[in-house]
Amino acid sequence: MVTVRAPATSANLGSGFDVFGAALDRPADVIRVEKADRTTIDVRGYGSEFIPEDPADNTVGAVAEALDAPAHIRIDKGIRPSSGLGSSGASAAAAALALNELYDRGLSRKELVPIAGKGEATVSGEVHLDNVAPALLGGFTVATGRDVTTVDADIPLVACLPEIAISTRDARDVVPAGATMEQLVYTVGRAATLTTGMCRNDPRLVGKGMHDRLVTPARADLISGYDEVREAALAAGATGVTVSGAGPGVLAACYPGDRREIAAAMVEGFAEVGVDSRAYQTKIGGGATLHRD
Ligand SMILES: Nc1ncnc2c1ncn2[C@@H]1O[C@H](COP(=O)(O)OP(=O)(O)O)[C@@H](O)[C@H]1O
Ligand SMILES: N[C@@H](CCOP(=O)(O)O)C(=O)O
Repeated sequence: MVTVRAPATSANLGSGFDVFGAALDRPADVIRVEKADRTTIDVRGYGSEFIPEDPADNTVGAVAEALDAPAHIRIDKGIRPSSGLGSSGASAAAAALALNELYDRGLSRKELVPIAGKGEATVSGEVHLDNVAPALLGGFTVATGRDVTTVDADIPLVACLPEIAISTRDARDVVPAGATMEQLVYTVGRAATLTTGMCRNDPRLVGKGMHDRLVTPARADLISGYDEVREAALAAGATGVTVSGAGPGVLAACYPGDRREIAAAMVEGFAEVGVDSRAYQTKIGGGATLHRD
């Protein structure tokens, strides 16, 4: 048996739609795999009632097929599905790493990124590597096509998860079809600022780099209370706030000592509009970890 713990991830980070991603040190999924003649899936834990066990409909089923690695796969969900914390991506990444080890396929973690991405695409409808890349490699990742660059950044974060469900597939439908030159220049500037902040471990620059006028506004409209939560987080000391992944999670960058106050402020912000939520006081963390019994 092989066991893998794969972290939640926050993709896009505002200015890096479909390119930027960051592994979080909590929460996480745990996957256990054993060789079998055909793939079967058993899902337990957070939101498991909303996750199919048919290999044709679960991200891990596509990964097992891509690796020609039939197995009994048990998924213990610690990351709520449809959250904006890369739940489907974490399972796909964990399955790729676990099955690669179980069948001695010998692929590197970077080589497993597109395979995990193919698994995630079964639910999001399109390949995007900004969840599976940080889930496998850890840190802050820049995924462009098949090339992935990583930065081992140490940035405190707060991820606030409202009791709202938004599927990535639906949230991709509201992404604008194009951009003006002014929007392009603004986005490039913020993306460069965020990347510099990650390289310098500077929460202020990372926060400034989270601003986005292209995709985030369209997605924020899907999240009841987003404006209230953003303002509350900034007032409590956040250096930047954006939609986590495709939402509804909301991500704040900050300094270490401000996480508790920011988390409370974000939960209160959602409560003001009658939405329950939970906040994870977290930070950028490592990639998936593997144990072979
Ligand atoms: N192993 C899995 N883990 C989580 N969600 C899964 C998995 N397999 C399939 N899904 C489906 O994917 C959807 C959640 O993925 P997505 O919409 O991309 O949001 P997120 O990745 O933030 O959870 C749900 O509809 C869920 O049923
Ligand atoms: N770039 C993707 C990221 C989806 O992240 P998730 O955590 O919501 O699955 C998108 O924005 O569609």
